[in-house]
Amino acid sequence: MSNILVARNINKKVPLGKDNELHILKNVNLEIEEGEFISVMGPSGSGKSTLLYNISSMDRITSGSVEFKGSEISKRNEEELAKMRLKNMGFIFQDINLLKNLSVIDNMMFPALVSKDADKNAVNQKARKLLEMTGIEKLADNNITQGSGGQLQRVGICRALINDPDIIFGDEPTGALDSKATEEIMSILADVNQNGTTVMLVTHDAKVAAKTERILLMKDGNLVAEKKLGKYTAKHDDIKEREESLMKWLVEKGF
Ligand SMILES: Nc1ncnc2c1ncn2[C@@H]1O[C@H](COP(=O)(O)OP(=O)(O)OP(=O)(O)O)[C@@H](O)[C@H]1O
Repeated sequence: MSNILVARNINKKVPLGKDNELHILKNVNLEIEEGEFISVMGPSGSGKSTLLYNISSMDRITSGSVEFKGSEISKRNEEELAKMRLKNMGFIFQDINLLKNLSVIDNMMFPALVSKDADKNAVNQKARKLLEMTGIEKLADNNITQGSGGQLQRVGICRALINDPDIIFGDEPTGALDSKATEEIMSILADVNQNGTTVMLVTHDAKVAAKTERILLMKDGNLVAEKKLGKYTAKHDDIKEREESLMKWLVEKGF
């Protein structure tokens, strides 16, 4: 397998006042293989979200390099980066950021219709297939305000998948959901990953991380350790063991 994303010695500094700066990411190195399912854990303020936004080009690194699909992206201009994100990357957030005056299906189709030559019928069919895959096809024409948190996050996942991205980045996508909805979202993400899409999540929830293949631990702007649990599939009945082994590891690592 080849790497889909390689970050080398990345640093992120933000100005603090006139003569000061905050050094958030400190010489971080990271390789993500195509098809991996990764999560990032670590204390609040350790830099997890900053890492996700900087490697996905939503934000700019201060120094270092980020290669995506074999080419350096950190020096590209905003327009090129926006195109790349739209075509190759999907994003899901804790706050789902759906447009309130649009229906479920129109929200989903939005990123696919940005391109001038998009075929609206084909996009509509694809959107309906994704809604079916995530079990919310009946909501297609409802107003977005009518869904529950779990249903809306499914819409968020469908929207992230509409352009067939190579990688999905999730910043606490289950952070606002109850445990049942969290399990359902994780099962959808596992299917998405099973179909070949790389997935990287930031999470505080060890139950979420236990369903991912590799867990990175971040502390004070550094990636300090990683734990490989291997692929999880719903057929496995070892989730308790995975959770226990992850918890033990987190305690050993002082988190
Ligand atoms: N643009 C910014 N300006 C100033 N400080 C920032 C900026 N972005 C992030 N920070 C600070 O950098 C640190 C890391 O933030 P980040 O959100 O990446 O942490 P995190 O590990 O994701 O935290 P949490 O788990 O609480 O979401 C925090 O102290 C945050 O306040």
